[in-house]
Amino acid sequence: MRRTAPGSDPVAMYVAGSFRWADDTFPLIDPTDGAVIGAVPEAPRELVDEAVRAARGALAGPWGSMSVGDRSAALRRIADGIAARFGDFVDTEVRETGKPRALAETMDIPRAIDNFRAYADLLYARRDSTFHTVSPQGEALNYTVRRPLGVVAVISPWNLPLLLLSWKVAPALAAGNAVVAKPSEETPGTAALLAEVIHEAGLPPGAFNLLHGHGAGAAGEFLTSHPEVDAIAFTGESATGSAIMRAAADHVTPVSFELGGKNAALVFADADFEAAVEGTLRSAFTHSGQICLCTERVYVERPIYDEFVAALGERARKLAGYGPMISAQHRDKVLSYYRLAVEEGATVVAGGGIPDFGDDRDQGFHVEPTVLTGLPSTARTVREEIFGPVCHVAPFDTEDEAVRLANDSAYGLAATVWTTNLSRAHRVAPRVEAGIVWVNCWNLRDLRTPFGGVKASGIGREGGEYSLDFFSEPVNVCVRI
Ligand SMILES: O=C(O)C(=O)/C=C/C=C/O
Repeated sequence: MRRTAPGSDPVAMYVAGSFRWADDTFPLIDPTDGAVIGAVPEAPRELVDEAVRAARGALAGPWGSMSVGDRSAALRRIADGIAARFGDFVDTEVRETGKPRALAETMDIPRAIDNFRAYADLLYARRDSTFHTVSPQGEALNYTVRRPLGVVAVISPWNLPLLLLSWKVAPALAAGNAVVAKPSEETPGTAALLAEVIHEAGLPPGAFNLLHGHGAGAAGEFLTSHPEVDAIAFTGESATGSAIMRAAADHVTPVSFELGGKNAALVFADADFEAAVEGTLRSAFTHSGQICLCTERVYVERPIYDEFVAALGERARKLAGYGPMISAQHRDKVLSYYRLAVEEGATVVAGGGIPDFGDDRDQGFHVEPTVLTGLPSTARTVREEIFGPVCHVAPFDTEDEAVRLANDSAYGLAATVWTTNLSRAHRVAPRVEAGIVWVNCWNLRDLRTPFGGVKASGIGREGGEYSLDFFSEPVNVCVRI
């Protein structure tokens, strides 16, 4: 069985239990130095069709009749398989995203293992409801059983490739669905390693299928518009989400979307200053701002505004070892916003350009961590998602103004609130129009909690029972006694 070595061989696809390639390939680029590190197959439409048929076949076969206990055990074997090849997964994730190794070692790969283990547990512990009904129509027993949706399409992004692929694949498989996954064309490698792990874990052919390729007019679109796909789970840009939703409308296909964001941080004067500065440095610049949860808008209560801007700017200037943008195209997009910010009248407190490392990273796609001030809420720089290492800092005077500023956005995924006033924390957090509000922390995750955004940031929630609810259909059975 072919092993996908980190960043060297052509990256495999996986359909109906066997590894596949395609004649049509495109280059895989290392964003740290721009080097070509592999070839990625572009799945033709007929392979997409075969994968969907294989998934349907698995549901009619041993996968579809597998017990909860056996499915839970299978998820555990996948988690153990990832753990056993931890180094391969880290090497591949780092090589294809350019993210700091420490981030892949402490977040991306451990979370993928946790995702499969969490859903092995949640599946096994899942309760269903039963009601003993006494009514004028007679006495009955009402109970709920759950059926999988069927063939689930998973489209996952390039920023947290394995974390976000497994965040959908684990609950989809836990609920008994068969999966056809299409990761971002930028980062196929850890998905291919996952296919090897799933193959070794002995899941029946067709339970999990993996395709590579581009989105529009290619494998991604062929998959999400496929009439035999029963549900679509997608993480990525809001505009792509809209396009997928339009395609899904023709077959009324249910969708679960985790989309873009323009996340706000609210820093009150009574905050632990050091914690708020360090926390906002992390939430704005982790993975060079390429996480949907990252902060791009910071609002600081006026008494500490100047001191906060100076501290954040100084630490942003000192940031080292940060990774590149995922591609030259994304780097150019982020730089275009750096130019736009200045055109809109921003003051550049830190960064604003391209670092000069004096080594082969200068052939990569790095941009400087950037802190901006001086723009009105109407500025495009403050309203549009940039998805890079950049945040804009503005002052506020009252709690109500802080909430109004935070909510003045088309997005609503995550927010942070920094205050040592307990009453204020519990007053403000629920008023912020976001799916997740962190108080005196950021990206502290419990996989049982609801995860997702409001407004243009998404549809539905992932995590805990929320994912299992999306990936299954409850059936109420009413038996007259
Ligand atoms: O932490 C999670 O569960 C998650 O889904 C993170 C998403 C980040 C998107 O960029």
